[in-house]
Amino acid sequence: MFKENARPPPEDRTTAAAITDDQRARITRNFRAAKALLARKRPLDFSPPLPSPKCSVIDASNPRSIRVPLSDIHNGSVLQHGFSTPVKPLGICTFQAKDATPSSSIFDDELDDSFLEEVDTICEQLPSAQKYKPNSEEGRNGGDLNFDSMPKKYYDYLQSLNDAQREAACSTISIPLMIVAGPGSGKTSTMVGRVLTLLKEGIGPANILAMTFTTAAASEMRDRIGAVVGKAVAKDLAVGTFHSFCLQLCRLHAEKLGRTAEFLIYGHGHQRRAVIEAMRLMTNEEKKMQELKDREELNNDDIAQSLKVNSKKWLKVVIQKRLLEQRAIIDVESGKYLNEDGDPRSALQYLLDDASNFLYSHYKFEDSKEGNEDEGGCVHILKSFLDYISMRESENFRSRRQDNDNSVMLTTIHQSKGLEWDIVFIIKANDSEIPLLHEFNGAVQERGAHIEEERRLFYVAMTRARKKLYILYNIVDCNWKVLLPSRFLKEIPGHLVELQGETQASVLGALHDESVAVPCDSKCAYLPEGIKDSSCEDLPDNLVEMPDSFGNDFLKSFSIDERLIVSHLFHQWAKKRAFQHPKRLLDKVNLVIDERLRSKTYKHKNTLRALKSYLSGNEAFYYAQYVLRWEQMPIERRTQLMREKQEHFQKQRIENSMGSTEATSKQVAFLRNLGCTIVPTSRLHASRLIEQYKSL
Ligand SMILES: Nc1ncnc2c1ncn2[C@@H]1O[C@H](COP(=O)(O)OP(=O)(O)OP(=O)(O)O)[C@@H](O)[C@H]1O
Repeated sequence: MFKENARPPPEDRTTAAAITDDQRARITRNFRAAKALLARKRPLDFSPPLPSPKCSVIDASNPRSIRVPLSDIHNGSVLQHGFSTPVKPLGICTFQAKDATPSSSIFDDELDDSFLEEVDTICEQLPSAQKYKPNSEEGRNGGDLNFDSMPKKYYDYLQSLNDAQREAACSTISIPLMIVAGPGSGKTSTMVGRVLTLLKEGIGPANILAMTFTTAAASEMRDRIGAVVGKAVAKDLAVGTFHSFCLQLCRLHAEKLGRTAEFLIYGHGHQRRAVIEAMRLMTNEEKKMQELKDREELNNDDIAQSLKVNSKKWLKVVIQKRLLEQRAIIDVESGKYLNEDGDPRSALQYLLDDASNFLYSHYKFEDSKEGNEDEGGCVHILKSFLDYISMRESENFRSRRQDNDNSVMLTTIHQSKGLEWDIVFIIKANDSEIPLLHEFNGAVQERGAHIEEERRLFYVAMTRARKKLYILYNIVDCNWKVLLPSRFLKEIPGHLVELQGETQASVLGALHDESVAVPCDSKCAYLPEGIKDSSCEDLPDNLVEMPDSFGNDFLKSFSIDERLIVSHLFHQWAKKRAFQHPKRLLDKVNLVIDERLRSKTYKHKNTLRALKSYLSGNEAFYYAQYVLRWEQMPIERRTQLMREKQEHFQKQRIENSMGSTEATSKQVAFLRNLGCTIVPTSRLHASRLIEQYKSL
């Protein structure tokens, strides 16, 4: 832990308690400066007396060589000495203000106004990153750094950040920073700026570590840094995932873990498979031993010895398999994973085929005897073969990468973290998918923290798009069960949304309308097959608030596919102000039908002809009235109605299925315990009886 973060010793707490509210407010306001001052005043037990920046020269030979504040670089006082990578451990503050007293400790001081004045003075002296603007001279002359193209690009990069980002990126490097910001808000850009600042302040690339959650995000960050400082420097940076960094650390200190650096890490699946594999091998071996023993060729000691010897062999086999699994071997022609099933034979066969192809195309056997002996014989052939394979594989890799450049990326939200694309499609943004709700004992679980996490995830997905974001949701599933859009969609500010899927919206509305508005005897007729069964029971009162049943009678005249076209046409125009009266809406629909019938390309002319013949009837009028009412309803209310309806149907489906299955033995036993003598006819009956008896 850095010294700055260390807890104050107990005796210091009395001083802290004496801080007045006003002082506390000033410290909070000037927190960073106060912290730096505290750090400077605190005795550094492992640090030598520190030089003042005025006389500081970076001395690469001195392992405690100092870091130089950005302000000095701008003044040019350091540039003339060139840059070297300080190897001083992080966390030691080497910056000295002219009025700081290195020998004194803060614990010696009273926390009085003089301290706070000192803090205020430092605050005024600190280069404000917000005001920071590179001057053109620096931009041109900054080439004293090892990275020739860095300064100009560095300044340009800083210019591209906003004030808050720039402040974070350029703030004094001896002060640790924690930046809290939402997805897509520019954290990586800030971190890139920070890394650039560190590089510019003389920290060597190999001494900078940047960690991300995914490999893709790490490579994105390296690319962004590389674009400013060049690929060579970016390559030396330690940018990687938390996992890879920790693994490297473990390998580096493997002996402390009692391992060699080549140790493997088995995930849960691999552990299981390895144990199963080892058990299988052991059983086989035991069987063999038993057979030998039956023939009295072996005694128990022999068996034990043999098992011991073989166990090493099994271990090797299991590990080899694991290694093979780790490196996917792909048949370039068929694209098939050769080691998918963990069987090394197909991969070996593939390599053998490769070898024979190579020998056939590069060496003639009759010539090879003489020629190759001169050039080193087999060794030469082997070397050429390896060169050939490696060249071919790099070409394959390059071409695959090129293919990927021009292809659509299919990925999960989790995998997309830290990445961006110009255009993003979020598919199936339906409630129950996001937030992903799990059913437990038939009830959907919704936990606050879980929903929050899902909301964050959805936000992550949305912020992957640089230019355009399309969010798609399904309105029905393959069983025609109505699906609701994700509840998070309505949280998107209206002015940012452009609704393109009016078909879907209106169809959803129509499906909903049809199921809620019709009288009990006829309502099932309008519902898609999957919903029909469960929808003939009584609907809850609040679902019957759309009283116009004639709308559904009107749609009844069409097939299910045709209904989508008809309802879309009505809903589309019902949204427009000019057609807010049923009569006007019908006229407009009539007009549109005529236009479409005249069009050579329109596909559904038969449906429109049928629709036209119905338009003059009362049912069409009521349907228009009904659609207008639906469109006028607030979206929240519509969503709520749809949700309630779906829950209702879900409940009914469960009840239907419970009604047609026998009561479980557990239910029967439970009822007996409650003193019930009635024999339940179904699970549903049993559960109702249990409720009744429990309430007695
Ligand atoms: N100051 C800025 N002005 C304009 N665009 C910016 C600014 N900062 C960042 N961006 C752009 O916003 C997008 C997201 O930035 P960045 O990747 O840094 O965010 P992030 O918070 O790291 O995202 P996440 O962690 O969710 O992947 C990028 O396209 C980046 O170029």
